[in-house]
Amino acid sequence: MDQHQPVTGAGPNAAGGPDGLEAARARAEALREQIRHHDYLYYVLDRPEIDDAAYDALMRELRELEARFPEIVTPDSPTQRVGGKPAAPFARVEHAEPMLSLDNAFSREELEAFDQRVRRAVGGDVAYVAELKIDGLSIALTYEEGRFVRGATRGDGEAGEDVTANLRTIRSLPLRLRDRERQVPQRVEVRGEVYMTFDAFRRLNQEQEARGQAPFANPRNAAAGSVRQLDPAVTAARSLNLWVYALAGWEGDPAAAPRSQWEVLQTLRQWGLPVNPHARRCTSLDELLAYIDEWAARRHQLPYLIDGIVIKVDDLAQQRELGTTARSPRWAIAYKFPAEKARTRVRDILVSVGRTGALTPVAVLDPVLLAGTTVSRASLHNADYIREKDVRIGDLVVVHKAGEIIPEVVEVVKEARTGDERPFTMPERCPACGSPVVRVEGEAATRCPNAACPAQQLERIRHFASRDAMDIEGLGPAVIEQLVARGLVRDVADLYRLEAEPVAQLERMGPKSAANLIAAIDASRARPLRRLLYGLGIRFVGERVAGVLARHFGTIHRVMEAEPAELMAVPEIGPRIAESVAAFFRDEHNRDLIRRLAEAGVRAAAGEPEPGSAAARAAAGAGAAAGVAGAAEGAGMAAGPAGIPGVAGGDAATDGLGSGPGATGPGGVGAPPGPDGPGVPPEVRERVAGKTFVFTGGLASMTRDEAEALVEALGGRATGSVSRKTDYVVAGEGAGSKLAKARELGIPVLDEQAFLRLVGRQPS
Ligand SMILES: NC(=O)c1ccc[n+]([C@@H]2O[C@H](COP(=O)([O-])OP(=O)(O)OC[C@H]3O[C@@H](n4cnc5c(N)ncnc54)[C@H](O)[C@@H]3O)[C@@H](O)[C@H]2O)c1
Ligand SMILES: [Zn+2]
Repeated sequence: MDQHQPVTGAGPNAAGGPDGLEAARARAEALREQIRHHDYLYYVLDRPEIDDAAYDALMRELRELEARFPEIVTPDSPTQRVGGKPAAPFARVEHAEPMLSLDNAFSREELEAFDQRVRRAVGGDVAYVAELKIDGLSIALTYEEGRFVRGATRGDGEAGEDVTANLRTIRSLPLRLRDRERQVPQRVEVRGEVYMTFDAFRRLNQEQEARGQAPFANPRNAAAGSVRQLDPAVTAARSLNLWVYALAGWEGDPAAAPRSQWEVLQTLRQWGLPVNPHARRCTSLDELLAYIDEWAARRHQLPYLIDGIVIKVDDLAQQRELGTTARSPRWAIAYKFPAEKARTRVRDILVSVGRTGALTPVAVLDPVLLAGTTVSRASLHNADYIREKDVRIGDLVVVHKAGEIIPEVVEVVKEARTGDERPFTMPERCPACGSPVVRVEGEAATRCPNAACPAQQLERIRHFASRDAMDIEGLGPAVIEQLVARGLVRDVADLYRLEAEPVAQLERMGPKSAANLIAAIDASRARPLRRLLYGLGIRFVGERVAGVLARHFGTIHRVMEAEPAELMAVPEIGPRIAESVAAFFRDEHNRDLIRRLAEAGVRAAAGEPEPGSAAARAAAGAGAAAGVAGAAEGAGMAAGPAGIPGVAGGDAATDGLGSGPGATGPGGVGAPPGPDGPGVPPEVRERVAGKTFVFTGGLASMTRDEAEALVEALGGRATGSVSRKTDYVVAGEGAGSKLAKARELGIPVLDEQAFLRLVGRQPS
C-alpha cells in the first residue's frame, strides 16, 4: 500500500468522490471526526495510531472536498485550524504572532503550482530559501534583553503551553544571546524545532524497555512527550536538541531587523542559536527541485529525522504581501517525502529470549532497502501483535521505519496470499533451553521461567557489563557467548574469577586483549551501588530507580533486607517495583549471587556504602555528609540540566533529612536519568504527591470514589470543598459551584482528559 499519491489534475474526487452537496457534507463531517480523533492522539497524547502519510491523506481528501463545495466549510474544520488546544496542566502562553502550520506539497506539479501562485502574486522575481523540515516539536522562545524568559509549544497557533522549565534543560538552547555582530532587540520570539537524534531516541527506548514501559514510536513523539510533561528532570534526562529557523514579534530598532529569511538565519546564528547548516538560497524552481532531490537521497545520512523540505519566499516584504490564511502562510510550502515503507516477504518467524526470559518473535525478511538501510528483520513484539495483524510465514508484508532501529511489520498484504502461508504459534518450550514457557495473565509477554537458561544468562551478563551498568569494556556479545558456551561463565559472579589464559584462547582474542578484558573486569569491582543494582537486571529497576534505592539504602544489605512496605515508603517507589525488588532478593539464587560477588571483591556487593547515602553519612559523620553528597552527585549533575538552579542540591538535601514526601518538587536530577516501574512513573507520583484535589461533576471513565482513591494511591489528597489550599479542581460533566469557586480563586481546573494525563492514565 502506498499512501504517497502524487496528485495531478483534479485529484481523487474527480474520479468517484461524492457528487451531491449533501453527500459531500456528510463525508466531510466524517473526515473531520476522524481527523479530530487523530489530532487528539497526536497533539495531546503524543501517541498517534496512524502514520503521517495516512493522516495527510485524510486531510487532503477533506481539503479537496471543501475546495469543490465551499459552502460546506465550517469554521471549526481542521483545515481552518492549527494543531491542538494547549493541554490544561500547563499555563497558557499567547504567541506574539500566530504560529502557523504549513501547506503541503507531495509532487513536483504541486511545487510548480506553488511557484506560479507566488510569482503571480508578487509580480516579479522571487528567491526562495529551502530548509530541511525537521520532524520534531515546534516551539517559540521569547528573549527579553537577550535573556531567555519563556518557551512555549505551538498549541492551537494562537496560544501554546508554557514549557519554559523543560526547555531550559536543553543544552543547545542559549539562556543568553550573544550580540557581537548583531544587536539583540529588547524583545523577540525565536521559533524552531525541538528534536531528538536517532542515538538519543534509541537510548531512550532502551531505557523505556528496561522499565517495562512502551517505547516511543518515533523521535518526534519522543521529543514531544519529553517536552510536554511536567517534570523538568525528565526532560533533562532525555538529550533533546534544537534547530531554530524563524523570528517573530521583533520589538527593537526596526532598522536592525532582518529583511529576508536568509538574513534571519544569519542573525540567529550570530546570536549563538543553533541554526541548521544545510539551508540553501535558490533563485529558480529548478534549483529548488535539485535541492529536494539531493536531500531525498542524502537524508538518511543525517543523525536526525527529516520528513521533507520547507520552501520559503526569501524576501520578507514579499512574504508580507503574500500574507497568510488562518492555517498557514501563503509564502511557504512543505514538500513531504514519500512514506518510508516497503513491501517484502516474511521468510520465517524466529523467537529470541531476553534477559528477563521474555520471548520476542522476530520476522526474518527478504532483504529490502528501506530508509537508506537494508532491512532483513522486523520486530513483531509479541504473540498478541502477531494475532492482531495476522502475520503468517510466507506473507507479503508492509514494513515501516521512521527512525526506529528495528523496523516494524505494519500490515499484511492479504490480497497477495496464496494459501500456502503458515500461521505462527508461540513455541511451548523455550527455544534456548527447552523449558515450558509461561504466560502471565494480563501481560503481553510469554516467558521462559528457567533462571539458568543460557539465552537469559547471556543477556543478563550483557546487561551487567553494559555501559550504564558495570561498564566492562571489551565484554561484548561475541565474547560472552563463547564464555557461556565453554562453561567458563554461568553468571556475572563468575566473571570475577576469570583468568587470562583461557580467555586468550577464545576466538578473536589473544594475550593482549585477554589482559585488557581482565583489567576491565577488575576495574568494575569499584562501581557504585546504583550501577550494581541496575546491572543486576531486576525487573522494573532502571537506572533512575537504581539511583533512588542506592541513595536511600546506601548498601546492598539494606536493600536486600527491606520489606516491600519499607521500599514503598521511598519516594518514587511504587508497589510493583517494591514487590519486584523484594521478590528478587528473596530468591536464594540471587542472595547467593550477591554473596559470591562480595567474595569476589565487588565493593558495592560487599557492603560499601553508596557515597551520599544515609549510610555513608552515618559513617562519615553528619558534618562531612554534605560534602560527600555534593561530590557524589557531581557525575550525575554533569549529565543534568544547566539551567535548573538548586535541583541537585535540593535532591541531596531531601534525602539527607530523610523526609519522604519532600520529593514532590522537580527532584531527581542528580540521579542517573530515567526510569521507574510501569505501574507509576515517577513523574506522575511527583505531580500528584502532596497535592490536594477536589472533584466536581461526573467523570466518564471512573466513579468519583475511584478517582479519589487513585489520587490517594499516588500520595495526593482528595477533599470535598474548594479553598486556597486546593491544588486542582477536576471538573467533569455537569460541574457546578465548585468550578465557579475555583475560577474565583484562580485554582487550576482540569477537565477529565487533563486529569487522566496528570495521573498518567491514558484517556480513552
Ligand atoms: N499521524 C497522525 O495521527 C497525525 C495527526 C496530526 C498531525 N500529523 C502530522 O503532522 C502534520 C501537521 O502538523 P503541522 O501542523 O506541524 O504541519 P507540518 O508538519 O506539515 O509543517 C509545519 C511544521 O513544520 C515544522 N518545521 C520543521 N522544520 C521547519 C523549518 N525549517 N521551517 C519551518 N517549519 C519547520 C514546524 O514545526 C512547523 O510547525 C501532518 O502533516 C501530519 O503528518 C499526524
Ligand atoms: Zn530458556
